[in-house]
Amino acid sequence: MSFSRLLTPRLLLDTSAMFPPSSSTVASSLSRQLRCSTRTGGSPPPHRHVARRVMSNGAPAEPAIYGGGAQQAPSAVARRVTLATLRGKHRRGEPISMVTAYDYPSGVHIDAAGFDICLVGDSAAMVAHGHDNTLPITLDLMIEHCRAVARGATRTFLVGDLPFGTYESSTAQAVASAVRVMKEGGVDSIKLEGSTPSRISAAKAIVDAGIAVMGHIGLTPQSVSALGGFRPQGKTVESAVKVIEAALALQDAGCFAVVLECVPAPVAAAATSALQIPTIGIVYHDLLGTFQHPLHAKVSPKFCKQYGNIGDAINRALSKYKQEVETQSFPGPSHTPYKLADTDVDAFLNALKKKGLDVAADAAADAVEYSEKEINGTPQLNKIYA
Ligand SMILES: Nc1nc(=O)c2c([nH]1)NC[C@@H]1CN(c3ccc(C(=O)N[C@@H](CCC(=O)O)C(=O)O)cc3)CN21
Ligand SMILES: CC(C)C(=O)C(=O)O
Repeated sequence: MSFSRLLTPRLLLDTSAMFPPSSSTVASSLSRQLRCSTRTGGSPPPHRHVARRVMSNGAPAEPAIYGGGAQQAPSAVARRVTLATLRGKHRRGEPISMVTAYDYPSGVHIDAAGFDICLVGDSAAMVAHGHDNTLPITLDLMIEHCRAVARGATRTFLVGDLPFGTYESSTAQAVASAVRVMKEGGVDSIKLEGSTPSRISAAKAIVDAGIAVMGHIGLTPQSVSALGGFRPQGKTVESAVKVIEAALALQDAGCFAVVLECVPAPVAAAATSALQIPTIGIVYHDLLGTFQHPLHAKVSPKFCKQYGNIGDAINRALSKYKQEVETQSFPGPSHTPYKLADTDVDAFLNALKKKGLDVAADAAADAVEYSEKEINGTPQLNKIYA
């Protein structure tokens, strides 16, 4: 989900509890939320390196290739977002920004943009794996997504989703799954869907185990079978009251925040006002406009607002690349920086000929000539890298 739901008449995923209950209308919250998430001056904060997260899967520590090995001066280290940070923001009535991510690059982007929370959602099943709903994703796969995001987002507060089938049977099962997502996924908290008594017990047990829990009510996609589709919730008096009761029950269970998805604005506003914990909103790919293709229409909910046209940009870049491959204008000399030493070229050609590979030797000789060409008077890479 994108933040767009905040602007629609039917509020779909509410962030208004990020403000003091009386302070804002839902419709005005988006611009403030975005202003806040980019901090001062409207531009994102610089991406500063924060020490890597701890992930345990028995594997040896990985060398930091992209993150850089050098320790940074303490002044250059950004503060990691913690539950205390989030509580402080909520107390002060400051908006809290949250968005989904499933992989390392989006984790890096979200960290750099200065988001408060990143949800590694089980929507990955649909968005990243092409399933029709969120049910098929496994705990192991969710953990891999968490690990990838955690490598990229070192500052943002991370929430890992508990997949369908990993927490419903017993509180012991719920705690065991939550512990795995925390230990192996390297996230800061977990999210689970629903508010039936067994889900409330699960949330409580996980909180008791020392793990921060985010609740999720309204439309709970893992219940798509029982709900009969990705249907808006809280549209009758009875169902609307249930949403409020569910929100309160999750708060009582110790949840630090609640996702309120696909409910009418007045229901969201009432829940937000009744709660002392924040209600939150979100999906990266929806807000970036990744799903331009008609085949993706089923993935992006109809309430989303697009803040970018990344899908078009991807299509354009892919078409151009394909065309350059087909017309053989890529790769050119400047994209083949690897070079045989001049003194080795003849020996290589002779070795090929000795093996009877004369045609291959000719091709190699042509390639040497091509890579030594100058383009617009600029020596190409094999000279530069010599
Ligand atoms: N990309 C993406 N964004 C999401 O927000 C998202 C996912 N994927 N996957 C998991 C769930 C599924 N979500 C959805 C998907 C569709 C609608 C939607 O358009 N519902 C219609 C009603 C459809 C019906 O009645 O069957 C609506 O009127 O809101 C809502 C939430 C939200 N979540
Ligand atoms: C849509 C959000 C709330 C979610 O649960 C997910 O991304 O899986």
